Amino acid sequence: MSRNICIEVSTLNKSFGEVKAVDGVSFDVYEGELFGFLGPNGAGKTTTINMLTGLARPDSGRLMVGGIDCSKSPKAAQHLIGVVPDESNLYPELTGFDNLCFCGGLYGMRSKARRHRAHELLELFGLSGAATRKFAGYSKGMKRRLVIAAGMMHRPRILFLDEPTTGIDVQSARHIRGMLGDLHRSGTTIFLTTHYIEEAERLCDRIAFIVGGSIVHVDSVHNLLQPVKGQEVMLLSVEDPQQLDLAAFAAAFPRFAMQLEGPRTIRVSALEKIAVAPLVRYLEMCGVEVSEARRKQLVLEDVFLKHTGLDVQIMQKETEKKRKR
Ligand SMILES: Nc1ncnc2c1ncn2[C@@H]1O[C@H](COP(=O)(O)OP(=O)(O)OP(=O)(O)O)[C@@H](O)[C@H]1O
Repeated sequence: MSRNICIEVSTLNKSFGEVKAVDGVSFDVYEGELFGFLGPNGAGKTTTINMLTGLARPDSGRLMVGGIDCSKSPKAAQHLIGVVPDESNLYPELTGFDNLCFCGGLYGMRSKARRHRAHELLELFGLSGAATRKFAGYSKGMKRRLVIAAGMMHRPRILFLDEPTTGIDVQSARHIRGMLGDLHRSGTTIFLTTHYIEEAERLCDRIAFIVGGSIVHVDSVHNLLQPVKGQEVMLLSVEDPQQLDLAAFAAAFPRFAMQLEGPRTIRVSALEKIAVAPLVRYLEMCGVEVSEARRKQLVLEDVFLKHTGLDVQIMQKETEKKRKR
């Protein structure tokens, strides 16, 4: 089945002085797709989104959005898209309702249509009760929900969201994810940057991994997960690792692969069910005490590590720290 391409990016480049923020990036996003853009801090995600949404100018490369060449007709392209930036772009002194109406006005919506849409979105985002309160007094999660609503005022065909769920309360994040799922099912094309790998796994059709300004891998979530499907992993925490002869341990269980994962953890992997008792017995016979045995479910996090060499937990902590500043 051939699918229509909605966003086309080819050999995109952008530098800031010596820093090559985006380095020859190419990818396509299909009509109606939820496309995830994943990478660590400083990978070039925001710079790419900024170029796609007309907030920054590429040094070179081609950008087509909804069949429109962004460098030739930036205004026409901007009418097709909604943008949810990583920082709030709304007015603190205006109420939630007035902020939405103001954004609708920027897209040329008439007063009645603006007001109707603003009420509809406030309801959808669970903010009706706060419609007449100033944006400045909203909680972080409420602010983020309103920023997303503002990006949707003119019912864009394509929605760009930069880290929409970072640094907010669990309930708001869940609300936003649910809303993105609904929007996706209704046919909107969504371009999402996130560092929450489970979020990407749950929501996205395809994912691009970007590191150091370059895309290192792009594929469907289904395909990305294939290599880890059916793989069993057991993590054994040991008390006295200096007693351990890993090569001898591996030789005793030739159908399993053994690896050290941290100073006190042995990772045992196999393409079959791993029985824990024989492993523990063997290690204890060698004088190595096992304090914990834990089955690990392999998920997209492991695939991300394989393609980028980056630990997801570290990446998430860094991003959350950055948001708090
Ligand atoms: N306006 C700017 N001036 C100078 N350097 C910039 C500017 N914007 C981005 N950079 C640099 O370009 C690189 C890519 O930054 P970008 O913000 O696109 O990354 P990111 O993947 O969005 O990171 P994060 O997850 O931290 O937001 C970084 O090295 C950053 O410091």
